Amino acid sequence: MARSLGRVFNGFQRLGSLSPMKAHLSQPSATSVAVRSTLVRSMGLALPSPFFSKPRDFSLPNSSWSSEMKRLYEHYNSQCEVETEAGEKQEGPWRRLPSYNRLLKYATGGVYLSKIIQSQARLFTRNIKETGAAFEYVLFVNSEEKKCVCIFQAGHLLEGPPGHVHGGAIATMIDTVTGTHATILSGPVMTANLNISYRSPIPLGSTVLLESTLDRKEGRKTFITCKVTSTDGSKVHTETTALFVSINIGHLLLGG
Ligand SMILES: CCCCCCCC(=O)SCCNC(=O)CCNC(=O)[C@H](O)C(C)(C)COP(=O)(O)OP(=O)(O)OC[C@H]1O[C@@H](n2cnc3c(N)ncnc32)[C@H](O)[C@@H]1OP(=O)(O)O
Repeated sequence: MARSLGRVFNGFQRLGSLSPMKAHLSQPSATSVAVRSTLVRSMGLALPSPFFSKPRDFSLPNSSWSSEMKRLYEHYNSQCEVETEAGEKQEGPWRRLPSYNRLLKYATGGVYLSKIIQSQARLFTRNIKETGAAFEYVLFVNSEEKKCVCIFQAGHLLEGPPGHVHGGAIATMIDTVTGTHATILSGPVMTANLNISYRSPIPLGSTVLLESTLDRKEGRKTFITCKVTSTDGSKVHTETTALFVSINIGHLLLGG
C-alpha cells in the first residue's frame, strides 16, 4: 500500500514535469507486450487489456475538431518545440499536456491500483466515447509565465439553455483547467472555492479559450484566476477566481 501511494504521489509530481518528449506515460515496452502474449497463450490468462494496451491520448486532434480548434492547436503546439539559429531543436515556452480517461492509473505509470480505485472509475470529462459529443479539449502550459491555456470545443451533449453550453459544463472545464494548473504549480490539491461570473453564453459547438493564471501562493493555498473568452479574445464568457488547498494524497485515497 505504501509503495502504491508513493507511486501515486510520484505520478502527480510527474504531471508537473511532463514535456512533449516525455508525453507518453506508461507506454508498454516491446518486452512487456511479448511477456503478456506468452503468459496469455501458455496459461490461458485473461489479463485486463488496459494494463498493457497503449492508452488513448484524448488531447490529440480528431476528426470532430473544428478548423478553429485545429488552428489554435497548431498555434500552441508549434511553440512546444522551437529551432535554434544553429538549426537544433529545443523545448519551447509551451508544453502540451496529454490527457487520459483514467487519471491515476496512468499518472502512476500504468500501475493498476484496483485495491484503492474502483476499476470502473473514469475521468468525468473523458468518459464519452463518441468524439465531439461532449468535452473536446487540449491544455498547454507555460511554466515561465505560470500560465495554462485550454482550447475547448463544446459538443451537443453539453446543452443547457437552448443552443448554448450548460453552466455546470463550463464550471467543469474551469475546474479541470485551474485544477490541473494548480497541481502543476503546487502538487496534489483539492478545489476549495470556485467563484464564477458568467458574462455571456457560449454557443454549443463553438471553440473557446480558457486562460488560467497564477495569482498567488500563500502556504497551502494556491489562488488562480481564469477567463473564458472567444478565440479572438473579443468576447468574455466567464471570469473566475479559484482557490486550491494542498492536500496529503494518502489521506484522500484512504478516505482520511
Ligand atoms: C485532470 C483533472 C484535474 C481536476 C481537478 C479537479 C479538482 C477537484 O474538483 S477536487 C473536488 C472538489 N473539491 C472537494 O471535494 C474539496 C472538499 N473540501 C475539502 O476536502 C477540504 O475542505 C479542503 C481539502 C479543501 C480543505 O480542508 P483542510 O485540508 O482541512 O484545510 P483547512 O485547514 O480547512 O483550510 C486550509 C486553508 O484554506 C482555507 N480554506 C479552506 N476552504 C476554503 C474555502 N472554501 N474558501 C476559502 N478558504 C478556504 C482555510 O481558511 C485555511 O486558510 P488559512 O491557512 O489561512 O487558515
